[in-house]
This record gives sequence, C-alpha cells and structure tokens, in this order.
Amino acid sequence: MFTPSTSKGLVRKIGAIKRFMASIKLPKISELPVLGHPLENAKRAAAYRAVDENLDVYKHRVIGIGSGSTVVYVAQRIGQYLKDDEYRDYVSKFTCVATGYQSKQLIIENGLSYGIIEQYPYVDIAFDGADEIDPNLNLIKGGGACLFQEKLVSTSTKLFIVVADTSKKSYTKLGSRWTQGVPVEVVPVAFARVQHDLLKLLNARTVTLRQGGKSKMGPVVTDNMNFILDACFGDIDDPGTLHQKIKSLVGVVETGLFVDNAYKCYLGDSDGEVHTIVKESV
Ligand SMILES: O=C[C@H](O)[C@H](O)[C@H](O)COP(=O)(O)O
Repeated sequence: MFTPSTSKGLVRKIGAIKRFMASIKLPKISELPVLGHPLENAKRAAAYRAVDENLDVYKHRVIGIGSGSTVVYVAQRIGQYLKDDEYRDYVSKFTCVATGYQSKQLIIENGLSYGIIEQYPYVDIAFDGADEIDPNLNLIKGGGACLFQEKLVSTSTKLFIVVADTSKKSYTKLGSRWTQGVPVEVVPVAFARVQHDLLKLLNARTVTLRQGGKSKMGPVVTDNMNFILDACFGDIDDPGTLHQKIKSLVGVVETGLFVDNAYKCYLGDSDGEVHTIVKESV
C-alpha cells in the first residue's frame, strides 16, 4: 500500500538520483576505457573528437545525426553532454533531426529530443559517417542503404562533419577503396530501367540490385520504400559530373556521391589518433 512514509522515501530516492545525475561529468577522451575491438576505438575516437571540436553547445540548436556504425558514437557523445550539469540546460534545448530510422533510434536512446526536418529545415551542424572519402572531401555513402535522407540533412547545413575510421580514406579517386559500386536509390518500379540505363548510357561496369541477405529475402527496401542499385564505375574521375548524370535518369531518387558539401572529416585509428581533412573554404 502507498503511504505518506513510502512517498517520502520515494522523494528522497528521486532526490538522490537527481544529485547522482547532476554529478556526472563529460568523460575526458584521454581517460576513456579501451574498447574490445580496435575498429570501435577508431570510430569512437573520430566521433568524440568531431563532436568536442565542432559542436557549439551554446549556439547550436538543430543538430543532424546521420546513419551507420560510427555515428553511434556521435549520438553517445552528445548524450554525455546532456548528462553534464554544465551543459544540460543548453543541450536539452537541442532538436536532433534524423537521416532514417536507425538515427531516430540513436537520438531517442541517448535521451536527445527528436524533431522532423519538415519543421527544422535549417540545420546548424550535422554529423555523419562515410564509406569512402577522397582528398577533396567528396564521399561515397549509402553502404547501409541510407543516402537520400542523409543528403537532405547534409545539404541543409553549412557545417557537415564526417566521422570515419582511417580505412575509409581514399588517397586517389573515389571508387578505389569502396569497390562495390556507387549506391543509387531508385523508385522500385523503375529499377530495371535505371539498371539498364546505368549500363548502357553511363557505361557502368556492373549494376546490382542490392539484396537483403539473411535478414530479408529479396531486395533491400530503404527507409523511403525504395530500392538500392550498386553501380560500379571503377575509379571515378569526376564525381560531380557522374552524380549529375545518374541523377538525370528517370527513376533515380538520389545517389551516394556526396560532392562538395562536407566541411571537415575526422578519421580515427585504432590507437585513438585522429587525423582531419578540412575543406579549403566554406
Ligand atoms: O548508408 C549508410 C550511411 O551512408 C553510412 O553513413 C555509411 O555507410 C558509413 O557507415 P559506417 O559508419 O558504419 O561505416
């Protein structure tokens, strides 16, 4: 039975929890425990540094959270700012916009406020991963079938920050490291036509309709209910022109070529070192 004394006990417990929460400080990067897998250390190092160096807790209000396994650590780090009493009042006013269901879940799981891009079309800063990054900060994205909403969010901000491990860096041209092809999101009914056009009109070497594998029989269906074609062109000389050509095909929703919109890239390695690539001018 609920009595005044149990109610007082409850109030005391809540007070203790609040005091405990208030005492949580943002973990220092230099004091983080080593993670079980070297690649995870690399991803976390890149993501935490990217957040610490670019997120302006006092000025930014609308934050874009991308998709993939590296951005998990971005959401985690912002969640840590929220728990620190020095930043909580500011971070609790953030609205985070997502690039798909996974990123929506990351926002919610880390206690951050979720908002829709229809209501917040201007994003102060956005963080996202990448499958390949060239020296000019052009990207291939969409390895996890999220690309349309990623492009929407990343082109809605001037501060698009990329986080990845060093294996994603291409020293020459896009397509040299990410060899499975440029992801192209297509309206399902048009996939065969786009596949044909990519091969015949744009001379793709191979074009594959991405399959769900063990987790889903048949084609992968994106968060926007479309299909993904992986179009392999070998080394890509001019990502901007290729993007435009693919985009002009009937049935194409978006391409995984992100050209000229990333501002800075953080590349982590397994011992926690982080290297950056910065765009010359914004
Ligand atoms: O479709 C997925 C997204 O473009 C990801 O951002 C990209 O694949 C990188 O993911 P990860 O951080 O897991 O390597």
